[in-house]
This record gives sequence, C-alpha cells and structure tokens, in this order.
Amino acid sequence: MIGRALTIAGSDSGGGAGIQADIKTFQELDVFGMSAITAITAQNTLGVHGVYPLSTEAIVEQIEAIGTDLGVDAIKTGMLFSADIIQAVSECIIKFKWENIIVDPVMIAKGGASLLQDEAVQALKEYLLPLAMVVTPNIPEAEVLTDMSIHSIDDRVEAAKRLHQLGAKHVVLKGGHGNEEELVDILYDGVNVSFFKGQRKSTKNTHGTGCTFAAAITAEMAKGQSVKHAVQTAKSFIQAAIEDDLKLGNGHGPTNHWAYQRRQRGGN
Ligand SMILES: Nc1ncnc2c1ncn2[C@@H]1O[C@H](COP(=O)(O)OP(=O)(O)O)[C@@H](O)[C@H]1O
Ligand SMILES: Cc1ncc(COP(=O)(O)OP(=O)(O)O)c(N)n1
Repeated sequence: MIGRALTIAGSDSGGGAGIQADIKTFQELDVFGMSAITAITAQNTLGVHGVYPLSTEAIVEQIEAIGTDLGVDAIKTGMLFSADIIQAVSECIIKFKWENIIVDPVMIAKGGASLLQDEAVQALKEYLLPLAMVVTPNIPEAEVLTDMSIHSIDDRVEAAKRLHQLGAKHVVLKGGHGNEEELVDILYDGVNVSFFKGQRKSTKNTHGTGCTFAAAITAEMAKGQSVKHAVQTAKSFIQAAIEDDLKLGNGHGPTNHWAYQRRQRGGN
C-alpha cells in the first residue's frame, strides 16, 4: 500500500511554506498527502500579511475525518499557533495511537511574523514534544525550547540532548541559521549524534526550507524508512530545492520542490 502522510499546519497562500510546501514534498517523494489546516495565512515572498487561526473544533474535525477513514503512516505538525490548538492536536494523536510524529516547532517566519503565540511554547514542551518521534527545530527555536544560547556545534549537541530529555525520541537540530560555510544539521537519537553536512548556497530564496525539510522526513518515514535514512534523504531533497531555486517574487522566494526528483531522473 502507498505511504500516507498527514500535515497538520498552516496554509501559506504564497505556496512556499506550510501546508502547500508539505503536500508538494509528499507528492514528490511518492506518498499520499493529506492535510488538517490550523490557520490561514495571507503570505507572499515579502512576508506574512495576515494570520487567521481556525477553531479547535474545525481542526479536530479534519483530523478525525482522516483518522477514522484513510489512516496515516506518518504525521508532520507545523504552524500550530496557540496552546489550545497544540492541546487539541496532541489529544487526537493520543486517541488514534499515532506514533510517527514529526514536530516542526514553527515559531517565527523569515520576515519576522510570529506563527506561535508566546504562551504556547510551554504547551509545545508539555504536550507535543513527548509525543514526537522526531523534532526539527532551527537554532532560534532550539534556543527558546531549551533556554540556552547556541553558538558552537557543541552547543547544538547539548541543546539536542536537552530536547531529548523533554521527550522527543529523535532531535534534528538544523544549521541554516548558523554562519558556517558548510552547513551542519545534527541528529541525536538518545545515544548517538550524527552529522549531515551540505554546502551553503548564497541565496535569499529560502522561504519554506524548514517546512520542506520536515515534510521530506515525514514522507520517508511514511514509507517505512528509518529516521536516519529519512533525514539523509530530506537533506538531499532540501539541498536540491535550495540550489535550483525558482527566483519567484520580490522577497524570500520559495524553494524548488521538483529539483530532487529531476536530479534523480538525471535532468537539471
Ligand atoms: N542557504 C542554504 N543553503 C543550503 N542549505 C540550507 C540553506 N539554508 C538552510 N539550509 C538547510 O535547509 C534546512 C532548513 O534549515 P533552517 O534554515 O535552519 O530551518 P528553518 O527554515 O526552519 O529556519 C536545513 O537542512 C538546512 O541545513
Ligand atoms: C503557514 C506557514 N507555516 C510555516 C512557516 C514557516 O516556514 P519555514 O519553513 O520555517 O520557512 P520561513 O518562514 O522561515 O521561510 C510559514 N512561513 N508559514
């Protein structure tokens, strides 16, 4: 049977991040994509112009519709916006006994707009991280969740260990916000630390990189791959998507969700 992946996240009208990035990534990696929308954003490459959260009832109804019929093999959470939404989503995950949960702890969009209320951070730590098979913070998100400053690679490893102590079974701490030429994402599984390296591309077209990366991990896990294999594929997917950027819009443009498959087929 084909792998089934569900994204519980916000809609990005500009198509580069959120639900739209996730579904494109699922499709490119050959899994059946489904969605439960938490909020509508009016967004383009220049920034977030409006945020309209849905009621918890509307969100739970979407998740229940999927859980009681189609079923899922892996779930990604993205923009959850409020403590109430985090709690409602966590209760659904527990109710359906879903285990392959990839939590992208989205907090702030590239343009600076807040996609998670400050008071929701505690709910994220308390309700959702203990359910996470994988959590994928960027450096600023990891700093908020662990209450520590992250400068060196050793700091990243320490932060990953703290996030593991909060209940996430695997921690992928992304290096995009670091300043090294060779980007380093780390994976901590509670015992071992693995390093995933890639060449930094100098580009402003990085809108939605975090969503796309976490969606690729989710897709691979929906196909039954191990976390380590999923992260390796996601790294190749996002590297291609950033390198072959589409140059759309006047601000931070989207990445290229076709690039990985085109390369696999030997195209450019
Ligand atoms: N300029 C870049 N060149 C190549 N890879 C990048 C670049 N920026 C980010 N990445 C990669 O994209 C993924 C998302 O990283 P990051 O930017 O840290 O997350 P977020 O979008 O959540 O802020 C990571 O795998 C990171 O290494
Ligand atoms: C609806 C929505 N969800 C998430 C984000 C943040 O996406 P991310 O991949 O972290 O990319 P940037 O916003 O940092 O470019 C979003 N913008 N919108």
